[in-house]
Order: sequence, then C-alpha cells, then structure tokens
Amino acid sequence: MTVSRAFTIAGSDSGGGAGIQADLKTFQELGVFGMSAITAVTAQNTLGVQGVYPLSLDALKNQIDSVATDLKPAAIKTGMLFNAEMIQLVADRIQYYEWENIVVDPVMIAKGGQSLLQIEAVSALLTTLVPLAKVITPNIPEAEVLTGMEIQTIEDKKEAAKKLFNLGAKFVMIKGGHDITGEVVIDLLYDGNSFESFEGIRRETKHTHGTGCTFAAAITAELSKGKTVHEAVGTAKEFIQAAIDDQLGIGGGHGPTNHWAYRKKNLIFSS
Ligand SMILES: Nc1ncnc2c1ncn2[C@@H]1O[C@H](COP(=O)(O)OP(=O)(O)O)[C@@H](O)[C@H]1O
Ligand SMILES: Cc1ncc(COP(=O)(O)O)c(N)n1
Repeated sequence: MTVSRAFTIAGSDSGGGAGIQADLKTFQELGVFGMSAITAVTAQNTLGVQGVYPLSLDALKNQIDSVATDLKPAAIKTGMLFNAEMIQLVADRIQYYEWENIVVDPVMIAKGGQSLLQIEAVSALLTTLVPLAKVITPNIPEAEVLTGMEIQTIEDKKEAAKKLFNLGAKFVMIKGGHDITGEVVIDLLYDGNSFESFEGIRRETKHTHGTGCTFAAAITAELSKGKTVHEAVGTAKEFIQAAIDDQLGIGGGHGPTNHWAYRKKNLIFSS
C-alpha cells in the first residue's frame, strides 16, 4: 500500500485548534500520514496565547532530520517559525533534502493579537523561505507586511501576489478571511500568469481559530497525494468551509473549527 506522507514544521497550540495540532488533524482527515517538527510550544487557548516557549535550533534540526532520513515526506508545510534563525535552518534543510512541495504559511500574529514571529525575522522569510515555496498562503495583514503595501482592493491583492511571485514563490494564495465586507469570502491564487478566485460563504462567527493553518495543511495533504496546486486548493477550500460551517462552539473566545466536518459531510453524501 502506498501511503501519502505530509510533514508540518510549526508551533504547538495547546488549545488544539491551530498549529501542529490543526495540521496533523487535517492530514489525518484527508487520509494522509502526518509527521511534525515543533518550533515552539505555545500555552494557548481560545482566549489567547498565554506563553511562547521556543525550542533550541538543535532540537528543531534533529526533528527535521529524523523525519527526513527515514519517513520521506512528499509535501512539507511551514507554520509558526518564530525567529530568523529557525527560518534559516528550515530553508537550509529544505534545500539539503531537495524538497519541492513546500507550502509556506507565513504565520505572524495569532487571532488574539499576540506575535508568533519576531518582526526582524520577516526579511529572512522573504529572502530564504519565500523563494523555496511552491505555494505561499498569507492572509491580508501578512501579505501587507511581506510586501510593504496596503491591501484594500482586489487590484491591491493582485499587485501583492505579483510581488510575492517575483520573490520566487511558484504560487501565491492571498486569503480573504480578513476582508471586512461581503457575503462571499474570496481567496485569490496567482500562478505567474493568471488569477483564480476560490469563493466561500462568509460566516459571521468568531470561531475561526486555526483557519489559516487548517487551510494550508489541507493544501499540503493534497499535494502529498500528487494533486496539482489548483486541485489541492479546491479541496482545501471545501475542507475549511465545512470546518467553519460545522461550529464546535467550544471555549470562551475564538474557538476552533471542526476538522472532522469535511469527512462527516462526505460520509453523509456517499451513504
Ligand atoms: N468567516 C469566514 N467564513 C468563511 N470562510 C472563512 C472565514 N474566515 C476565514 N475563512 C477562510 O478560511 C481560510 C483562512 O483565511 P484567513 O482568515 O484569511 O487566514 P488566517 O487564519 O491565516 O488569518 C481562507 O480559505 C478563508 O477564505
Ligand atoms: C502555534 C500557532 N500557530 C499558528 C497560529 C495562527 O493561527 P491561525 O491559523 O488562526 O492564523 C496560532 N494561533 N498558533
């Protein structure tokens, strides 16, 4: 039996909705064997981030090498990388192992406002990791920081996508969750030639903790199966819409989405 294998390099979210936990749940739900390397442990729940505890560079390198040398992941996702040294290490390992299916989710700030990436690390992200990305998946505030431009209109999004493409990312996905208006939420994918919109139904909910991680993890899972980026993003969009629609309603703040919802929906439709 061939097993699709995906690897996440990210931070741990004790609350289970974002980070490593969201990634592994998403891999599992999409039928992919998941592996992880933890950059930092966060003490986190739906109310916010109570603490950030980065691991040593050695601990991170050792985890990546353990996975790489034995388990051979077919697609790799990066999430919270915390500082410039970790970004450089991850970029170095990606090149060393000649990995190509790299999904870079440039995590910077948690939904509660706490920083998950040191601001001086942004230039390392731009120069070392973005050029290695098959897909980069910034939300609007992240795209603004990465490009140094304000994003308000669809034309701004297109310009930002072009800038990130010119830095070497093969596909740029600018997510629309932070747009303030509209019944439709639009994620814009750019492949260097044309733009494709992936639309979802915008839900009025505060339970969107981990949506970015989950969406990027679903893209990674599908890439590990050999799907194209367009196919992978299509499935990821269905996955995240189902996860947001099927509210869990747990916790007193920004609650997690339901990672089981996509499989549940497909089970119902196929039975
Ligand atoms: N309120 C919402 N209703 C429906 N889809 C949403 C909503 N918020 C975010 N999404 C979707 O979730 C994914 C993550 O989006 P976004 O919130 O922009 O990223 P992040 O979690 O990194 O801030 C995207 O596919 C986006 O369209
Ligand atoms: C460890 C960790 N990684 C990432 C996020 C971002 O979450 P989101 O997907 O909601 O932007 C988070 N809150 N915690």
